[in-house]
Amino acid sequence: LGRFCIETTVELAPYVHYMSSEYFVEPDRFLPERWLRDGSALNIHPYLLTPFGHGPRMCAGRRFAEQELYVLLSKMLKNFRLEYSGDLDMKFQVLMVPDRPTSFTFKDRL
Ligand code: HEM
Repeated sequence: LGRFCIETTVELAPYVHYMSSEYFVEPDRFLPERWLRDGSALNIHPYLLTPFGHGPRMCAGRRFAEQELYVLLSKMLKNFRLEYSGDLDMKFQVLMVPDRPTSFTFKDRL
């Protein structure tokens, strides 16, 4: 670590990379298709997105957490239309979180 002493805490701030046009095309736009794995996605370096860490100490629950998320999201979107009205921004609290209380409406899908 160069000139840092051994007790130095080093934190990565992935948000800096996520919002950088050096790594992402139009980083401030909501473009979920940028993550498609069918070959159409933009060329994103595989180590730019490591929410579960990497290497021997990476998250032991990664696959479990991903499965839970897939099941939850698919059931939610299958059964409900989600609506949100109002302004929303983000603030930094170790993670990026909504800057105010959120209130979503779940409408039954027909
Ligand atoms: C979206 C959900 C989750 C995220 C984003 C997440 C993220 C992380 C991250 C960043 C680490 C540190 C990795 C490192 O030091 O390089 C970690 C460690 C760990 N996570 Fe998760 N995690 C999630 C869910 C879970 C779940 C559901 C479990 C258990 C069922 C779990 C169990 C663990 C364990 C045991 C470690 C410590 C691994 C070690 O130090 O050897 N995590 N997680």
